[in-house]
Amino acid sequence: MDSQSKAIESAKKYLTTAASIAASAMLARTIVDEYLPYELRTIVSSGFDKLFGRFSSEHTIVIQETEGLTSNELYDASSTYLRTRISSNMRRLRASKNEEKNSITLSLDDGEELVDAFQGAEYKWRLISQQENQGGNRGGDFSSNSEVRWFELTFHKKYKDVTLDSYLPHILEKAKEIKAADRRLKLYMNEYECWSPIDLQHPATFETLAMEADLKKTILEDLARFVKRKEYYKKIGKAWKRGYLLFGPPGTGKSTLIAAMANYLRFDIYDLDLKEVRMNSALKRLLVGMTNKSLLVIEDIDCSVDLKNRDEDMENEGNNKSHDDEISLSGLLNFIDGLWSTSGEERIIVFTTNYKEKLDPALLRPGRMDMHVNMGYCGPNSFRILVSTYHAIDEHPKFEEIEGLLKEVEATPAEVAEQLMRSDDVDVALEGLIQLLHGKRDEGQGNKGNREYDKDEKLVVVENKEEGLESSAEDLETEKLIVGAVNC
Ligand SMILES: Nc1ncnc2c1ncn2[C@@H]1O[C@H](COP(=O)(O)OP(=O)(O)OP(=O)(O)O)[C@@H](O)[C@H]1O
Ligand SMILES: [Mg+2]
Repeated sequence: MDSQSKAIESAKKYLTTAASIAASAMLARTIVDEYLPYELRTIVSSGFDKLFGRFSSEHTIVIQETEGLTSNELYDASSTYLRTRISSNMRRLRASKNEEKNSITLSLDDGEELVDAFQGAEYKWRLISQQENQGGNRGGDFSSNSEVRWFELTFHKKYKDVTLDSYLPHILEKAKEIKAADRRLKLYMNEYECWSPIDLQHPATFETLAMEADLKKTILEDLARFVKRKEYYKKIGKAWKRGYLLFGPPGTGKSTLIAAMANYLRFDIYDLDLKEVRMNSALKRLLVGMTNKSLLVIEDIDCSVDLKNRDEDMENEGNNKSHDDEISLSGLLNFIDGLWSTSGEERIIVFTTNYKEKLDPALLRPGRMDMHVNMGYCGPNSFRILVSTYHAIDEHPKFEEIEGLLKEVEATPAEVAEQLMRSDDVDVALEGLIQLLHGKRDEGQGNKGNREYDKDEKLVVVENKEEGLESSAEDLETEKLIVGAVNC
């Protein structure tokens, strides 16, 4: 026998011995698992693990629910993450539901194994729990049993680095995303200087929002880009915020768009009523009290407070003390710029108005609001979205007539939606809508002025020049005009 064959022979022998040790270990573990009582089982099991662990090519990481008195973030994240990895071939699961959620949550049950894969590695997860006696058994009265829980994560030794450097951080990141998506959104409203929250249950989504497709796409892309730009805002040293000015007649969907934005981004809404806030100092407290990932909304900015006149008053009266702390437009915008650049991340501010022309030009200056969105009357595209939402149809013999009328007549999406909701019978609803549009036409509302579907009214979105670039007089010229629906 040459030396190579000898080496192979001895390696085989070693492997056979190792395999039989492993087999014995498995057999022994099965006996332990099946026949020993629970308390004894865990003690004996841990002995086996110590004895045979050295022969194993696997590593096990123990992730305890608590470390001392503090909860373990990694345990919490693993538990959240594993809920999304439950597979149909698992035999035992836990099911739960709490008031906050609409659906049932499935999770791993004690002892059940879950297999996950990541970057070519296989991970075996097991949840283990054990009753622990606390406070001793003095007289039996004061002892209490509490449950300790931990995950055991087992993987091949060669994936140790991948696990620590990538897999566990991946779990922390994923859990954060899952929680954000699961969280109930809040709508905060201010009473004087305090925010009080209620659940935000507005069902609006971009899908059901009646708006011309290009404009919708532009807004969606802008939002998606904004949330990805943490590093960019850090680099340029600016507050991570974005401003939208929504303008258009009542019932064109300004508030609906705000709700759709919040639902899309999973941001809370802070609906600021400026009439409740008289002083800059109070406003500052409110703005500081906002959480990250939120939308600050100031509706009807043109009439909520006479901001412009107050600015002028202050200038005229010099340093008049009584006006010093009163809210002004410049105060509002400066606070937002200043405070949010030092505290807070991912903030969106939305102003709405029915009358853009009444606004202080300071607010319309480039750099103040990043996007000006013209919420127009209902055109054929918006009508199609509404009818598909309310009656789940995308064709009907009456569409042609309605679309023709919508090109002539000013009807808001709210008016159209109201007609569509009047009957479950689509024929009846569409007939009602035709009557409404005929009525409007006969009343002489033929000429559409302010609407996104008018080729002459090209301004739909004004996207200001990218933040962070040198601001100069040139900025005024380089505003980018994005033309919305011109397909009618
Ligand atoms: N663009 C739209 N897409 C879908 N539904 C809309 C749209 N516009 C209006 N609606 C419907 O009309 C109702 C009123 O619209 P909304 O409150 O969003 O209008 P608004 O522009 O905020 O009006 P206001 O200027 O009076 O505040 C909404 O609840 C929604 O049902
Ligand atoms: Mg509104």
